[in-house]
Amino acid sequence: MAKSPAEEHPKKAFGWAARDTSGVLSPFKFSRRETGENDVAFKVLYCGICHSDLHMLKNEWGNTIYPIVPGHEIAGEVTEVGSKVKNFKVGDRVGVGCMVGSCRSCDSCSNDLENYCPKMILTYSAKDSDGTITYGGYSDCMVADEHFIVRIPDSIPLHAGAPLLCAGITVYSPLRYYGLDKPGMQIGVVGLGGLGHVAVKFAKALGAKVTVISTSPNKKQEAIERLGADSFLVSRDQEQMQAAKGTLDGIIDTVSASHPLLPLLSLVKTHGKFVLVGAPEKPLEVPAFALIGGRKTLSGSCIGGMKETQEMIDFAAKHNITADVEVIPIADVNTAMERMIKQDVKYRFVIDIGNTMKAST
Ligand SMILES: NC(=O)c1ccc[n+]([C@@H]2O[C@H](COP(=O)([O-])OP(=O)(O)OC[C@H]3O[C@@H](n4cnc5c(N)ncnc54)[C@H](O)[C@@H]3O)[C@@H](O)[C@H]2O)c1
Ligand SMILES: [Zn+2]
Ligand SMILES: [Zn+2]
Repeated sequence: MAKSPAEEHPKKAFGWAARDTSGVLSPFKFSRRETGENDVAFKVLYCGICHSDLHMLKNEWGNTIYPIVPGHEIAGEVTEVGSKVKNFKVGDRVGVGCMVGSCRSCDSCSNDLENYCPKMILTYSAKDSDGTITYGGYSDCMVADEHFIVRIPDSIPLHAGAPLLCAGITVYSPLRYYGLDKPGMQIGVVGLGGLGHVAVKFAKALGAKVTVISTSPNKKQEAIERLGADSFLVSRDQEQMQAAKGTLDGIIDTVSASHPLLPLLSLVKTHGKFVLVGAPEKPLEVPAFALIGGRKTLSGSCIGGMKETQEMIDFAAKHNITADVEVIPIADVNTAMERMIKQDVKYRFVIDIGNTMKAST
């Protein structure tokens, strides 16, 4: 008979898991593997709540394995390293993002794009190389091969740096890859949530003029005064949208639900690029004429490779970029999920794992 999650491995671990599509999280005992020769083990101190955690908790993408311990914006302090680990030592400030493994030999892996490896292993709710199920960062400890460990620079506080491990790299990578990183470019960011607000910060640091595109004017003042955006468009305001037609070199679309692409594509210049990073449960409608006229590119992007993730976080340190976070105790995690559904978060919930995740809670 298969062993229970609490008995599979030698190390006791404790987290919060959902058991079914209600997505409701509650305390969960499981186990983690012994620190292998190439592994880094760390005490989790903070974990961001990504909207992907919510999609996965409710099995909206159809691939969730229950029980699921979510969390892939994981930051903490190294407690043990394997004998062959070269780059980390006990006490180092580290993080793990969305993946904990890949084949390390395919074309993607050879080009530092482990995120596109067909055998990439997600940090949670995926089958690990030993056949067990991976569990994420809503838990007290973590272990992963050092290749998938990110060093968090000293100037970045762990609670505000944790969201960079998913939200940060997910927006940084397409800005770079699609050449939307040239000073003076006009960049649009659709959806001002966890991903969107860091997209504004990275695009600004790269020298762009940034326009936030949002369904309501609620976040206008903050977007401009606090996040540094240059302008703000309300997508429901026909007049504003008409006036901004054909003005943007590129758009990063972070919206988590289905939404019309036509008005957004019309904001892009001839030869402009529209990059989807948001991952709505239902397919989006693609209006062909909005792409044909103007030879526009509609594309996607999925997190980033390990080398680029380290580059992103070092860039963030240099430019003082962190996430704007609301730190919560683990006991409030289900309320936080409800609030995320209502779009009531500025701009990322981060769970204080170190102080509030206790086996007795
Ligand atoms: N491509 C990737 O690698 C990657 C990585 C991380 C997250 N994601 C996905 O990106 C999306 C955003 O993640 P997040 O953590 O920033 O979420 P979030 O909840 O913090 O932000 C989502 C934003 O979308 C807006 N929004 C929601 N429904 C909308 C609608 N119907 N019309 C217009 N705007 C709407 C919200 O107001 C909010 O600003 C999610 O789908 C997530 O799964 C993708
Ligand atoms: Zn994420
Ligand atoms: Zn590979």
